Amino acid sequence: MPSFPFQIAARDGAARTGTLTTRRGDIRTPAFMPVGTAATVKAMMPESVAETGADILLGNTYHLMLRPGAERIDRLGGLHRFMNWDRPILTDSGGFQVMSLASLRKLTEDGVTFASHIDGSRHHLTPERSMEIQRLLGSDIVMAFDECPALPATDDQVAASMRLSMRWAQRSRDAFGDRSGHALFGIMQGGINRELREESAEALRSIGFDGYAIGGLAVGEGQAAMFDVLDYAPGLLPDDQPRYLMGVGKPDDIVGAVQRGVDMMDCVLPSRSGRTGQAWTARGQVNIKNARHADDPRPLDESCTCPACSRYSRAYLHHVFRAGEMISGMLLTWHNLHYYQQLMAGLRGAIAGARLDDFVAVFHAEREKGDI
Ligand SMILES: O=c1[nH]cnc2cc3nc(NCCN4CCOCC4)[nH]c3cc12
Ligand SMILES: [Zn+2]
Repeated sequence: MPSFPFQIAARDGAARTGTLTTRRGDIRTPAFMPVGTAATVKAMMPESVAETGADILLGNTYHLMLRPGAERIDRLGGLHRFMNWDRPILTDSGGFQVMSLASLRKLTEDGVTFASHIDGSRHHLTPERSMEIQRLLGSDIVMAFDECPALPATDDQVAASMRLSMRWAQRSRDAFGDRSGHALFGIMQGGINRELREESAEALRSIGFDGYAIGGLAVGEGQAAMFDVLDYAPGLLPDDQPRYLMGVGKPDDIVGAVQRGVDMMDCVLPSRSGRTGQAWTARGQVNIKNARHADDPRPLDESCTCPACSRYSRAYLHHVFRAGEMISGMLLTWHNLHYYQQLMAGLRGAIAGARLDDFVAVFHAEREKGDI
């Protein structure tokens, strides 16, 4: 019996919709995971995150190990209790954030040493320590410790990095042990090189995981190159297990990834852009700080039922952003997360109804209409 039964209910082309069952609740797929970096989805109460329809959220090992510390969270009852979120949590393994946030980094076969971006303190992260941190946090889905090569990178550099990540995947598997009720996902690497992606998938399958992530993308390669990889990479992974595309993305990235067989995604975009006044709607992006909204009594999105759209005008949202009021980020983050979850629900329904092509056609046609 797998740690986490994954039941695929329907398929439409390469796309699938189903349910990933965990001891903390079911995850409807395709699923979008809001990012709760420092034990909070910024500007949101956890109850509000749940109200947007999120079944699972993501926590960052890198940030939580630095502050408040994994042992401290463990002493306080684990991350779910600490942040008042009783549904599933997936934690990433820290390597990606070390390379993108920390300084004075040193990468060896054993792991990475780095200086904290918060206070400069020195830290050492290995597959074994990452597994221990994620266990202390109590996360339901643990990510293997990997290395995501920065672009631009030669094929040789990508190959060497991928093979290191595969050795780390084995060490992650060995250190994770047999923790029933908790899942360990492996992470495929290999850049945009098909042979390397095939080698990575083969290595991960022989180690054996509860789910498989596609890493090494959304690192600046662009949507076309990402879709080229997604045209074949999901199919290299076990068909009956979840496929998680890391760090993606804009709404049209998500639609294209789901069409190509991805089941789970995460991205800071809806929350981060919500705090800067960028709203995502069915008709595209609206920058609420633009002067044209100053006297507009209409809701941000007439078709949206979120609190921002059902209780406030564009003029109000414009005002509170211009005034730098806290409610501005709260309302637009709520709207964006609500919109993302509505998009996921629409995709799930379209796949279940064998009408994904129509859904995607309407999705793109709406965005062409403009006039938002
Ligand atoms: O190979 C990976 N391994 C482990 N974690 C990852 C996280 C990742 N996150 C992105 N992209 C995030 C792109 N964001 C888009 C929005 O603005 C911030 C960056 N790509 C990623 C790749 C990996
Ligand atoms: Zn809304």
